[in-house]
This record gives sequence, structure tokens and C-alpha cells, in this order.
Amino acid sequence: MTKPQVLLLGEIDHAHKAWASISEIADVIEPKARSREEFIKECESGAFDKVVATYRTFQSVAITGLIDEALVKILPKSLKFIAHNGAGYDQIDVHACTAHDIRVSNVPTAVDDATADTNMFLILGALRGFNTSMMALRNGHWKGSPPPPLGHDPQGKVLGILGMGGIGRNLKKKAEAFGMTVQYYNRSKLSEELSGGAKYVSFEELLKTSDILSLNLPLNKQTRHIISTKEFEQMKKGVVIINTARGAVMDEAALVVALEKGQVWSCGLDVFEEEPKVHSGLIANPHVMLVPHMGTWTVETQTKMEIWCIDNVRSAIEKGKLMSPVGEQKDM
Ligand SMILES: O=CC(=O)O
Repeated sequence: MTKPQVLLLGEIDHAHKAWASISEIADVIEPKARSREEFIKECESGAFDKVVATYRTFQSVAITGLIDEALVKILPKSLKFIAHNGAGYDQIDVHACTAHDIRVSNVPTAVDDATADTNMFLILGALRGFNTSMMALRNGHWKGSPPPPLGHDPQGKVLGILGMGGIGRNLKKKAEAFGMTVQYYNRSKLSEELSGGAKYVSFEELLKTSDILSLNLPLNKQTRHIISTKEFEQMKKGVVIINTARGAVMDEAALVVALEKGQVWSCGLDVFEEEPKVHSGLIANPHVMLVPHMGTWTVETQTKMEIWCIDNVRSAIEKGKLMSPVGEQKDM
């Protein structure tokens, strides 16, 4: 009996044993294409016409481009499952996939600790203003001259979490260990058990009353630029903003202006609107903490994520359904 085919878009870097086990139930193929144009041609050549499921990485966007409606239309009719290795799946037009009977999964949970750790690192670094003096030291100027302004302690500060999913909830626990009080806004209020007692406030109240605002929500049409000039103006003067979600949930140019005006005291960013490009106003500002999208960049977490994504591929092949479908397809 011929095995179904699985298309690998991207690399398996850690979970080699788990990936090898996929070869027992499917024939794994890889594209020759190295650009979207070549990938489209390869699709049209019929090279993937037996592919049932694909494992894709965030970085494979360099080969396929976004999985947008134009691409979904020319994917082989045999393709029924896209297993995405990542929590955020904004590179994939889920609506177009649903219309073409393609199911999509992501990797929740496995990313929570590492991303929330990065989030805490950025909160502490931005509050304490560590970046300026770290740069001064490397340039032979010890703390810098003049020394940087005194930082702020996390103890007793109000952390506002925008988006109380797995990462937001994980962050809540970590922030409390540092003495912070946590409040959140989410599309819907969480049960007491899930929220862990964090105060649920309106979006407006979150903006107005948080000392530190952490963005932990997915990027989609509704959340693009959810934080922009109007929102910065409602915040406490001297607020600290942290983003480990996706750059485009915040208007980066408006953030730079808010930093220049002192409305925002500092920020900590792991994600940017047009990665790998970073706004020159951020690069030029030594007071802010900038990390090049490394939220899940640990051996343990990358391994867990690969295994999770491979499990989705296995479930697709063996059971005809994904283990962790994306929210929009949960009820299908
Ligand atoms: O950015 C990381 C992820 O979406 O998992």
C-alpha cells in the first residue's frame, strides 16, 4: 500500500527521533523551491499532488511566502492539514484554509514558559533601564557618563496583561513572584480558576491604570495596531510597554513618538512590525530593551514545539484530524 505524503516546509532541528517515526506512516518529501515564485511553480507542476499534510516552520515563509488566499488556492487538492510549528499563526490565512477544507494547527502551551520568561526579562530590563549601562560598560564607560537615571522596582507595580491566553496566564504567576499586582483584559472574562484571581478590567481601564502594559494577544485583523497614538495618550505618563506577541499589534512609529514625548518611559520588545527590520527610532534609543524574536529560543522549548507539531502531523495521518486545531477551527 502506498503511504500518504507529508511535505516538510522548513527544518527539523531537534526532534529527529520523533520526526523519523513519521517516515513509518508517511513518505516525507521536501520542496526544491527556494522562493515563493519557485514554490508556486512546483505546486503547479503537480509535484505535491499526493501530499496530505504539511509540517511548516515560521522561517519557511522565506520559501512559500505567506500562506495567504492566493497560495491556498494553488495548494494541491490532496492537502488537508497544515501543522504550524509556532503559537502565533498570523502567517496563515485560516479563513482561506477553511474555505478550501484545510485544517490548521498551532503549538500552544509548549511556548508558554520560555515566552513568559522572556517577557519577565524585558519587564525587569525596561523597568531598571539596564540597557544603557550595559552598552556603556562594553564601550569602556562603566555605567556611562552621566550615569543612567535610576530605575524602578517591580514590587507594588500594576501589570496590565492584554490577552490572557497561555502566555499571559503564565506571565501572571511569574510577575506575582516579583511582587506585582496583575490585571488583564481579554475578549472574554476568564473563570476565577483560569485567571488565578487577576482582576478583569475593560480595555480602557487597562490602558489608564497599568504601570506596565504587556501585549500577549495574537495578531489578526482585529488586533493589528490595537495600540497606537490614541491608546498611548490614555496611558499613565511614564508607562512601560512590553511586547512578546507580534510587532504589528502595536503601531511602532507611534511608539517611537510616545517614547520621545516621555509618555512611554521605556519598552521591551521581542517582536517588530517588519522583522528583521527594526524602526530606526528604536535602534537609536539606548534606553529600550530590544531582543530579536527569541521568545522561544531555547533547546528545551524548541524541542517541545517540534514534538508537538510532529504529533499534529501524526494525528492528521493516523486519525484524520489535528491534535491542536487553531481557535477558529476548534468546532469543526
Ligand atoms: O513567535 C513564536 C511563536 O509564535 O511560537
